[in-house]
Amino acid sequence: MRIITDTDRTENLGPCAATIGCFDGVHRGHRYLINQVCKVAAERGLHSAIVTFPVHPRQVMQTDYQPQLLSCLHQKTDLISQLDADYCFMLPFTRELSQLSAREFMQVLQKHYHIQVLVIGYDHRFGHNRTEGFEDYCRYGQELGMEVIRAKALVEDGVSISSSHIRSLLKQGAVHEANRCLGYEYYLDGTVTDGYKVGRKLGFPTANLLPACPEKLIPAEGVYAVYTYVQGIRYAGMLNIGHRPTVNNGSDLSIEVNILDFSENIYRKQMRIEFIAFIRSEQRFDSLEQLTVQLKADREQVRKLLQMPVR
Ligand SMILES: Cc1cc2nc3c(=O)[nH]c(=O)nc-3n(C[C@H](O)[C@H](O)[C@H](O)COP(=O)(O)O)c2cc1C
Ligand SMILES: Nc1ncnc2c1ncn2[C@@H]1O[C@H](COP(=O)(O)OP(=O)(O)O)[C@@H](O)[C@H]1O
Repeated sequence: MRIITDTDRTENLGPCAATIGCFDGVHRGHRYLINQVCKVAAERGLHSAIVTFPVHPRQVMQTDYQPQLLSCLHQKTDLISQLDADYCFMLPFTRELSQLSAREFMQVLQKHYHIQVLVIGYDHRFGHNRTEGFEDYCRYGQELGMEVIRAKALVEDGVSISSSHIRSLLKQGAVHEANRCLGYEYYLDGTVTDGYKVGRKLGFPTANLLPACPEKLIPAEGVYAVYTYVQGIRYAGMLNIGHRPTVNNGSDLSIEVNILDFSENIYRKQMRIEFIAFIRSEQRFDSLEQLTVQLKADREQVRKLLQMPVR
């Protein structure tokens, strides 16, 4: 896989079969589509390619748009680079590009990126205002000498796997189902920051996460079984996303993990949190003692869920 950006030359690249999309999250539906592209490319003796954008098109069109992404750019690039396709074209989504009609955009793909076959996602639309549809793309393809194919969707339990479906699962806390659609565990990366130093007094110190990518979707508030990666080592953990109503620490949303069987100082260290299962909603307890009783029960549940020996 070669990642090709706008500063790379494209004249010497071979002809391709390609698909276009945002590929946010690079989930199993995306991989199913890209496998279809690779198959079509192999049948026709072409290279296989993905055309995507480093910035979500809606962020360009609507400057106040607050995306809730499944993957930030370097995560998306990382996930894409593990795929089988030969090239990934990262096209800067500029205002000028957004003004192109579907036909004009197809011409750009043909001229600059040598795309001879376009495999279009089952519901994908492109071009100014996205007013046209698959039949129009086929007609332009005939006029331009470009083959246009509609890809099949990956459907499970009657639902097509899509980024918006996964976002809605994460917003409901359904991380297990979201992970099944993603094909990997949803994660947040960030730095460990200071909290209010209450955790250690309860016997449950918590590492507070400051997310590295503010645009990345934070799953629903509540308590989760997670894996935590610190300096390349994986630990089991229990994570709370919420407002800590028992200690009443203001309105800030906190993302904090108690790492099981761990006692190091990790302030300012990088940490990755991988979501495994939702345990319960955040609650307001009448006392810190009651919260501590609940935290002990949560810890036992995490041990069971992550199949760890009971201590
Ligand atoms: C697994 C877990 C579950 C938690 N559940 C709740 C809860 O239900 N209600 C609540 O008020 N705080 C909850 N908390 C937050 C604690 O109140 C918090 O860890 C404590 O305030 C320590 O904060 P500090 O890191 O700022 O010292 C939970 C924390 C963890 C790690
Ligand atoms: N088991 C653990 N899980 C999480 N953090 C731990 C653990 N043991 C020690 N720590 C350290 O303690 C800090 C958390 O202590 P805590 O009293 O909750 O303070 P804070 O309010 O600053 O988060 C973490 O940031 C980390 O450096």
